[in-house]
Amino acid sequence: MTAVIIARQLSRRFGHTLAVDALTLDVRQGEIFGFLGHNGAGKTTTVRLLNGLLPPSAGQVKVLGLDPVAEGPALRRHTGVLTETTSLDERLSAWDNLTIYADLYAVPRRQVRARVEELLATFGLAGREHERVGSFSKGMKQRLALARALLHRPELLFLDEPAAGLDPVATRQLHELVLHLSRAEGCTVFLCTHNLAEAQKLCDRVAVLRQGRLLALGTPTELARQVVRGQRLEIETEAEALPTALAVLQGLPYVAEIHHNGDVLQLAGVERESVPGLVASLTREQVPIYRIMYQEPTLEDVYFALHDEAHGASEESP
Ligand SMILES: Nc1ncnc2c1ncn2[C@@H]1O[C@H](COP(=O)(O)OP(=O)(O)OP(=O)(O)O)[C@@H](O)[C@H]1O
Repeated sequence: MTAVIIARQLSRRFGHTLAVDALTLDVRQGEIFGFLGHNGAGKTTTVRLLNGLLPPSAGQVKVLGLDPVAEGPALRRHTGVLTETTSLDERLSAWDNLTIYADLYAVPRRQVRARVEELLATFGLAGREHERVGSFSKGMKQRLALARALLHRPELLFLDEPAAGLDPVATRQLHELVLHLSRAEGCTVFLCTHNLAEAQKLCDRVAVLRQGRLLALGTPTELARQVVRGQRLEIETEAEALPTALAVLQGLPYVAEIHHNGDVLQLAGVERESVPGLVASLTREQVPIYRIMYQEPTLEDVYFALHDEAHGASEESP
């Protein structure tokens, strides 16, 4: 698959702060790529580097085959950006905010009206286009800013906390739209978010950043398997088989904890690879199994495990 973003050892320093530290990653065409990290991890700086709004201190980067700094204006004709601050002109109407940008993005004149009307309808702002943006709610402003970022049908969309300030209904609509852009229109989405459930739901792959450095990169499932060891397993058997089941499980060295609630056994610390052997041991002793559920770690488990690991490592280093 084609890489839309190729960054190699990309760094950016502000005085003594290394905001982005030797970042190496590829983002593939059409994927939703999550960029996660605490406040100050370097997410916004990375977006600015990738969009040519900031020159790197070191390293190489190509976005859509272009050098973001040397070919910034050409690149930005193909990218859309929704930043944390929507930077809309609050004195102007929604219509004017969009049409002014249509000019800047060189949307052909005869297409502007139809495109603006289409976006206003998509974002639930039809009928409000002549009101001043200053009178809009936070969610309406966020939707308008997103509409503006999409005016010129960008191939690559940078979203910085897009759901900030949106209510649950608007958040769900936004998620559906992001999925539609990626799946139906082939738009690549680079999504900076603190919302781990959002990232888990939307992202094909995620990168986790800490103090400018990449801690991990992969699909949420890959990361869960690499980073979080031993999760919860629930097994439903029957009451008469419980003593045998407990005896079998207590004899397995890889089961860290056993609880039971009625005829449901709850095990902790079991690694995924051990599950088939565990099931075989129970069935060998005629323990009936009616239901078995292995709870995959969530992206939230991964995120905190990575940060705990990195925190431990930085405390150990002199
Ligand atoms: N223009 C600047 N001048 C000086 N330092 C900066 C500048 N921009 C960012 N930094 C510093 O670089 C580091 C990374 O900031 P950045 O805004 O990229 O983080 P972030 O991950 O986007 O944070 P947040 O989630 O809070 O938006 C921080 O220490 C920040 O103070």
